[in-house]
Amino acid sequence: MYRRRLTSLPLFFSHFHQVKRADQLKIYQAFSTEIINPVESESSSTRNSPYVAFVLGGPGSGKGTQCLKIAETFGFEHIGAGDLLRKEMYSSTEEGAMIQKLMREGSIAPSEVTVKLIQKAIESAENRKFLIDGFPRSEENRTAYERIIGAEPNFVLFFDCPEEVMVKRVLNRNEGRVDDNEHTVKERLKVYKAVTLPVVNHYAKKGKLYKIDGTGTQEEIFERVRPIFSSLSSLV
Ligand SMILES: Nc1ncnc2c1ncn2[C@@H]1O[C@H](COP(=O)(O)OP(=O)(O)O)[C@@H](O)[C@H]1O
Ligand SMILES: Nc1ccn([C@@H]2O[C@H](COP(=O)(O)OP(=O)(O)O)[C@@H](O)[C@H]2O)c(=O)n1
Ligand SMILES: [Mg+2]
Repeated sequence: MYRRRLTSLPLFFSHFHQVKRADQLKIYQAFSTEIINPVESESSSTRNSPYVAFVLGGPGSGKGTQCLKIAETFGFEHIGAGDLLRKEMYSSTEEGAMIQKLMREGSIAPSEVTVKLIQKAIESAENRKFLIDGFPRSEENRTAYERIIGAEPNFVLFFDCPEEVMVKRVLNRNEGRVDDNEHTVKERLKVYKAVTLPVVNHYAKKGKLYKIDGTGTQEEIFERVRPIFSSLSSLV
C-alpha cells in the first residue's frame, strides 16, 4: 500500500529530471512534485537505524542557521562537524592543538577524528533523526563515514550561495572563531571548490541531493527547505 501526496516543492535536483531515492521516496521534478511514500512497507530495521541528512554548502552559506530551524521545527538532532571539532580544539590535548592549526589554515581535519566524534554524538543521542552539518567536506570524509559508520546518508541538503554573499556573512559572523577572517575565508573557499564540491556532485549523481537557493532572508530560505522535511514527517 502506498500513501500518495501531491505537493509543489521548490526542489532543484541539479542534473536529474527524475530522481529515485533508494530508501523511501520517488520524486519527480516538474511543476508539481509527486511523492510516493511506501509507509507500510517500511521494515522495522529501517525504522530503528538512524535517519541521516548531511548538510553541505560553502562557509557562510547558512547551514548552521537553517539546521537550527529544521531541528526546532521537525525534531531532528543537529550535529555540527565544525562544532564538534571546535569543542575538541579547546580540550588542551595534542589533538586539540592540531585541530586549531588546521582550522586557522582553513584545512580539513583528519577524517578518522571527525567521524569518530560524529559516531559518538549519534550513539549518545536519544534522537534517531540527525542533521550532520558541514560534513562530508571531502571524498575522504565521505568514504571514512561509510567505512566506520557503515551507512550512507538518507539524503543531502546543499545550500547554493554566491561567493560574495558567503564572504560577507562570514566576516559579519562575530562569534570569535579563529577562521572567520579574510585570509582564512579565502583558503576555505579554495578548499570548498576543490575538495567539497566533488562530494556534492557525487550525491547529485546518486539522486540524493536537494539543492537549495541559499540567498535571501533566513525565513525565505527556510520556506524552501520546509517542504522537504514536511514530506518526511510521516516516515521518520
Ligand atoms: N539568509 C541569511 N541572510 C543574512 N545572514 C544570514 C543568513 N543566514 C545566515 N546568516 C548569518 O550569516 C552567518 C553565517 O551563517 P551560518 O548559518 O553560520 O553559515 P554556515 O554554517 O554555512 O557557515 C551567521 O552570522 C548567520 O547569522
Ligand atoms: N567535516 C569537517 C567540518 C569542519 N572541519 C573544520 O572546521 C572548520 C569550520 O567548519 P564549520 O562547518 O564550523 O564551518 P562553516 O561552514 O559553518 O563556516 C572547517 O573550515 C575545517 O577546518 C573539518 O575539518 N571537517
Ligand atoms: Mg556552520
